[in-house]
Amino acid sequence: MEPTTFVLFGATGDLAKRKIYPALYNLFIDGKLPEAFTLIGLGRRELTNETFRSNVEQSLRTYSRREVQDPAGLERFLQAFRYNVLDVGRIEDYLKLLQVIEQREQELRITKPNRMFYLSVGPEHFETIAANIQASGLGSAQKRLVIEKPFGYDLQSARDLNQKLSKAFSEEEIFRIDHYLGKPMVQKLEILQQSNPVLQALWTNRYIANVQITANETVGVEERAGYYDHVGAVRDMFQNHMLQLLMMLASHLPNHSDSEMVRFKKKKVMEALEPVQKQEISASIIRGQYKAGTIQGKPVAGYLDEPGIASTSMNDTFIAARLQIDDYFWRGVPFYIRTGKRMKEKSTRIVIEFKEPLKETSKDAQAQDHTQAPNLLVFEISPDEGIMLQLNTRDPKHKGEFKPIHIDFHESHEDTPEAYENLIHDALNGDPKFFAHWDEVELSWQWVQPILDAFQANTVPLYPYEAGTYGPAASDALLAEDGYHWWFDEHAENVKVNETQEEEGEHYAYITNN
Ligand SMILES: NC(=O)C1=CN([C@@H]2O[C@H](COP(=O)(O)OP(=O)(O)OC[C@H]3O[C@@H](n4cnc5c(N)ncnc54)[C@H](OP(=O)(O)O)[C@@H]3O)[C@@H](O)[C@H]2O)C=CC1
Ligand SMILES: O=C1O[C@H](COP(=O)(O)O)[C@@H](O)[C@H](O)[C@H]1O
Repeated sequence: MEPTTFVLFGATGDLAKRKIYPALYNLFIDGKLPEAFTLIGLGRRELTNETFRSNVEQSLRTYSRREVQDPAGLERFLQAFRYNVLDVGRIEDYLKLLQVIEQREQELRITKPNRMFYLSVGPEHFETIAANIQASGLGSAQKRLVIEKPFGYDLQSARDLNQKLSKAFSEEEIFRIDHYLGKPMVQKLEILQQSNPVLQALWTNRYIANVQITANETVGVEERAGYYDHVGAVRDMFQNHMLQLLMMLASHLPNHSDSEMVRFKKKKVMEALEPVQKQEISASIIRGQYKAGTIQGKPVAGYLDEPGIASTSMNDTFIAARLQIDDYFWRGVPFYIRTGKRMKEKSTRIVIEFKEPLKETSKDAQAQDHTQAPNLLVFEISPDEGIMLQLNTRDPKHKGEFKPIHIDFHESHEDTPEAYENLIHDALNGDPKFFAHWDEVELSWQWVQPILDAFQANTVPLYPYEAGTYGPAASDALLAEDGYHWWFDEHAENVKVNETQEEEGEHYAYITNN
């Protein structure tokens, strides 16, 4: 791997502490960092190198998925870390930084400097930093820019930001992080489809009835009122993570697709997404806001009573949507997407519900047996990772009725890399496959913009929902209108089927989902 100087803006911040340092440490343990690697942490706080390293060590001990056990290894890792004071608006700080970096590159005898600028700071600083990197000469080497979300606040601001960044960095040099693209199961979607003809063959409206993409969280607004009350679930999760999941799932990838092909296919999906018409928004978009309730036996406050939230806030903490992709493969298949805070459980999953040809075509009474369950293919993304296939067979104990069986695959958590490990590793290698290309970002904002406008104008109802539930009833009604229901919600029909099975002493981890 190329020698790299990792220049971290926001080195004293929360994201660096919780995600970036542990990810780098795990890459180091796995031998996935370049031989010649230096991290230069930046912030306004005055820290010595020693204090900085001690803070990094503390973060590893608190947040790393692996225990820190080898003192010599830890020491070697920390020796790569240095700290510099820098205020993003002060050009003289960048000039000093350039000297420090050049000196380090000379020490390591690096003839072809390679600098990775990671912006783990608020988005209000992105433009200034990019401009100062260019003006100071820091950017006159091979370079990459890794940029955290949010990328814009709406379509226009995202375009403005992109235009400003592109004065200092080319599209090939910009790595926009969407950490859902770093989740191991999301990364596997591509390879599962490409290398399994059985899935490739089924990936069409001929066999698929609907697709459900869920990202439910139990946490509320936490300490982020200032940010969250401004953006809501639609900007925080839907415009980026949820639409990226949709793109990853719906792309038809030829074998051996490279990053260019993946991005091309994702863009095609976004281009084929039917625009949601202003007058139809209420029919296909449900927004909600949590009220007080109980989660895992503990009472929790309603959104309007959270610290920092105005009692009149109309912000969305839940969104569900019905989307249609108007192309040869997906025409007529509804994609249901939902995400919310203070839901009953933490779960991110994609459920593919297959059509039921037996039920649709056969007059045979047994084939019409209501105990027949649709075939499902489930990708569990987090917190558990796995794939489940639901098939039907006959149960000789119950007069040959249909009986769903489940084929499960689970990945052990301990050996699974965190999203940030995957993404930082890819960025170090210059592999853009699992980063959001500008075309996708722009198309996502474009699709979401009428919804933002409708929320702003309050032309869409804001449904309250009790914390600790699966969101407002309107979200269930969205699917019920089409004859479907959300799979794996406890109140859903499938759980009743499962209860019967459990009485018989059988255990289906994915179906009970408790
Ligand atoms: N925290 C998280 O879980 C996630 C965060 N993000 C995004 O990552 C970015 C960072 O978030 P987070 O770490 O939580 O934020 P924090 O507020 O915890 O940290 C902000 C960092 O920016 C630095 N900073 C602020 N102002 C300046 C300045 N004028 N000059 C130089 N440095 C400055 C601070 O250093 P100092 O005070 O020393 O100057 C600090 O290191 C944001 O864009 C956020 O949206 C994205 C996903 C998740
Ligand atoms: O980007 C964000 O994601 C988290 C949820 O991430 P997950 O990996 O835990 O599913 C969300 O809590 C946060 O509000 C949002 O900014």
